[in-house]
Amino acid sequence: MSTTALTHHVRLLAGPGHRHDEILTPAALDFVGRLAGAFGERRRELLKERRRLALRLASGSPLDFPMVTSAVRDDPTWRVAPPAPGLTDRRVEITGPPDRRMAVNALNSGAQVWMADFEDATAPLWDNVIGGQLNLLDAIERRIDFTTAEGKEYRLGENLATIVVRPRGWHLDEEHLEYGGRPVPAALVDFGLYFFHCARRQIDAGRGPYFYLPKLENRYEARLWNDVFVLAQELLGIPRGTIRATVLIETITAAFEMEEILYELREHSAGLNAGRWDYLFSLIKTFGHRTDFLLPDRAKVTMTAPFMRAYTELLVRTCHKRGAHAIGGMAAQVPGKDPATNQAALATVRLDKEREAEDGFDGSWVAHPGLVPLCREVFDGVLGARPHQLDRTRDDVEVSPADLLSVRRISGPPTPEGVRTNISVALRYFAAWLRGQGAVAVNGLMEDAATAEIARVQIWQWLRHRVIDRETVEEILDDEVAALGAEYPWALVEDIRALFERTALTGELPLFFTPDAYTRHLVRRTEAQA
Ligand SMILES: CC(=O)SCCNC(=O)CCNC(=O)[C@H](O)C(C)(C)COP(=O)(O)OP(=O)(O)OC[C@H]1O[C@@H](n2cnc3c(N)ncnc32)[C@H](O)[C@@H]1OP(=O)(O)O
Ligand SMILES: O=CC(=O)O
Ligand SMILES: [Mg+2]
Repeated sequence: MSTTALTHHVRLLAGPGHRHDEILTPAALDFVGRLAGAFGERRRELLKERRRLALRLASGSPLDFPMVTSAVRDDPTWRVAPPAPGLTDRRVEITGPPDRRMAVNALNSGAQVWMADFEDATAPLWDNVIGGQLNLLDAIERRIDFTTAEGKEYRLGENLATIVVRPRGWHLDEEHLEYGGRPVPAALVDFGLYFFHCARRQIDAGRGPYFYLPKLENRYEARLWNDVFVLAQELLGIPRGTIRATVLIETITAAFEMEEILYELREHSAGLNAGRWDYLFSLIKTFGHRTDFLLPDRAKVTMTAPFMRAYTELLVRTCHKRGAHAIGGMAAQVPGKDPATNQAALATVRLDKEREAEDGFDGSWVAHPGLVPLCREVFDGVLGARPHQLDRTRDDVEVSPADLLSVRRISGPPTPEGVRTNISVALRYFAAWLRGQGAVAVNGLMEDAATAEIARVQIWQWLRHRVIDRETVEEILDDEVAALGAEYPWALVEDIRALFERTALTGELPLFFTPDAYTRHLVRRTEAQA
């Protein structure tokens, strides 16, 4: 785009940062402004609709596969676009924030795909947002190599994972950019900046602009993304259908519209992913007021629970019926230093990947480079030389609304350890997030925004149904806060406690903890720069 055509003025409300000017060029900001101008209002309406539906469900409306779209589901003829270059074989996908060191490690990890994550694994400090974009650009330009002060070298190898970027969800704003007097939707910032700088470069390198789309709640949100893609391609003169996007099915309402979501995005779709952690969070959040949705300790809600199996089985069936990849989710165990714990963690992850591969998934996620060989070995065992198993149509799978919602079959009271673990994990994750780190290992488990959300909403749910009492929670909270006080400055610990109290101990459950924490703690606005 030529600079003479710049008309969509985006106000920059952040101070200068190292090399930020390479990303925040006038033309790139204008491009983001065009997207915000074209889609900002629709996104606001869709967020309002989320709240309306939540109220309807809370007041007893049933959740079912939509009647109005039965023609889409019953039409056997349509398929999604064929796999794009670099996305045919996706047996191992590593995920992580687009931090410079992790970018090099992930790209070299031997995984087929690197999911560069601005959502669950990133705390959206402005410098993380723009630094992440710079790291992606540098990686694609092969100028990301560096040596640490200790002399450790980070160099890109020859066989690199395909980059798939996960922008932030529709619910988040980017407060450092304003368009028309409002913050720009964070999703359009992450998508727009990456697309503007890297789409053409990726195509020239024989890949393409690829995305993971998080936290969608329904087909209208998928349609919005599709329209964003169509306009973005048109504005940059990139052929329509070049983008590919894999949608995370990680909300309970989206599970009822998997086929419709593929249909809306069919010319850009690269499949669906079973985002198990946000899915559980969504289930608790949506039905938290109902006693038949009371869940036991998080550790007891595994992927073999009948309602979780119904969800993953339906996902594989839906994808393969439409020629789309089905990608498995994240086992939380990460390798650690202790050999015995390590062995147990690897065994748990292996079982998880084996079940996914046998169920028909075409690949799966790992959170750590140490898990890449394991995941590859498991999927190699099932796929062999085939790049995927799209031909496994899973016609045997029949899933009803009751199967997806029959949570009661695994319910039971929380244990004292379960309560303490949730409080401790939420606090420890908040501590990391407020300091700009979006994923951490806590007790051998990967914790990110999605798992932290489960921790806080379970406390809220248990309190609401009086299966635990407020005094017990306050006592544990005091203990855990005191433990944090030994590790972190007291002012930070007070912020963490207050954040937990505002998001877990209130009558009205906040939909996400991130907007509150972001606005209060991560935003550093200055006067407009231009
Ligand atoms: C619910 C969901 O959405 S899942 C997807 C979102 N969540 C994620 O992506 C989490 C991804 N994983 C991670 O962020 C990390 O593995 C963590 C934070 C859990 C643990 O990280 P660490 O404490 O650094 O682990 P550890 O010390 O074992 O790391 C060893 C090396 O592996 C690297 N590494 C660890 N995980 C990753 C990763 N996911 N990608 C690339 N490199 C990684 C580390 O950078 C480190 O490299 P170095 O030796 O060059 O310094
Ligand atoms: O994004 C993945 C999830 O499990 O949540
Ligand atoms: Mg998620």
